[in-house]
Amino acid sequence: MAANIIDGKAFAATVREKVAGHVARLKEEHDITPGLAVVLVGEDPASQVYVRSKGKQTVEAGMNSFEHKLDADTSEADLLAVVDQLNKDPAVHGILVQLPLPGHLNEDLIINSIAPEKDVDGFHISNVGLLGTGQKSMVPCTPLGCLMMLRDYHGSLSGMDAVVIGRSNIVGKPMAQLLLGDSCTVTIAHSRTKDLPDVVRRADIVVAAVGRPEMVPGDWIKEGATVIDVGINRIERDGKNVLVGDVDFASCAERAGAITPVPGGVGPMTIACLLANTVTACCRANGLAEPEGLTA
Ligand SMILES: Nc1nc2c(c(=O)[nH]1)N[C@@H](CN(C=O)c1ccc(C(=O)N[C@@H](CCC(=O)O)C(=O)O)cc1)CN2
Repeated sequence: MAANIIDGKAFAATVREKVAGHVARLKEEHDITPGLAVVLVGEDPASQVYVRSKGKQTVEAGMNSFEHKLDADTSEADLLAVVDQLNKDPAVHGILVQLPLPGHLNEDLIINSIAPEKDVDGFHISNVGLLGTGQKSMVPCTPLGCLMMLRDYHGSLSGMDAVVIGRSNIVGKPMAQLLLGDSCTVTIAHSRTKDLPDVVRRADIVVAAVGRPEMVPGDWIKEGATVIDVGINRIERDGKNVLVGDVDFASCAERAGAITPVPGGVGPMTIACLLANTVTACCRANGLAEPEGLTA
């Protein structure tokens, strides 16, 4: 079987278009412009690229973008002061601290200092708890993007067997919660899982989020399964730097019914969902109806 390619880049463009439509309506009908503040500490090259893209796409959608670039040796107290100022700023509806942070900063402490209603990453402990108990929350962008693509491809996910490979707080665990919320039977697999190939072979949906280049070979995939590849790994191949996912695309595409590519799959959906979360946060802050189809 040659798999259908789930085009995340194209899908992300449709999400951004919807976001821009909602932003225009918020301006026209309520004189409100959603604002997103992104905080970058240090000079990690990949983070710089992502933060630039976030700012550009925020402005393109008609929203206000506030960028705070801090030195790599910024103290925890100074970073907390920046977050506190953004928490209090009524023009800022969404706050994101780009990860990873330099080693001397306590990520949990910083994330939990963001006002939960402005936590457009959905990483604050309150949002984690709300999502885990099926209540209205801010939903982490990468898993939300995966869910949107799966719903778009399958319609209902009810009763499907899903395996999430990886148990990170930012992808694996929230992804599992979202799939459970859509009535999948969910297994979270990880480095200690026994008989991982057999566990994966049972799945109708495989979400790979381990951060290990091309770890999942095609013969682990059930014929016709849907494969969502969250991995973004830079490796050297034939003397060139290339980007690969956590699954071996060529062999998995031979067995899967549908698969996301890397690049151009999950990655672009992450930023599109960040914009969607910012509009959602802005509507909630102003007591307005939430945009349909932009959240879980
Ligand atoms: N505070 C956060 N930090 C990080 C997050 C996050 O959601 N919140 N996620 C990642 C990085 N990230 C956004 O921040 C991100 C990663 C990848 C992409 C993307 O579009 N990737 C492209 C390839 C781009 C390339 O060539 O490098 C693709 O997959 O097609 C967007 C956003 C970690 N930090």
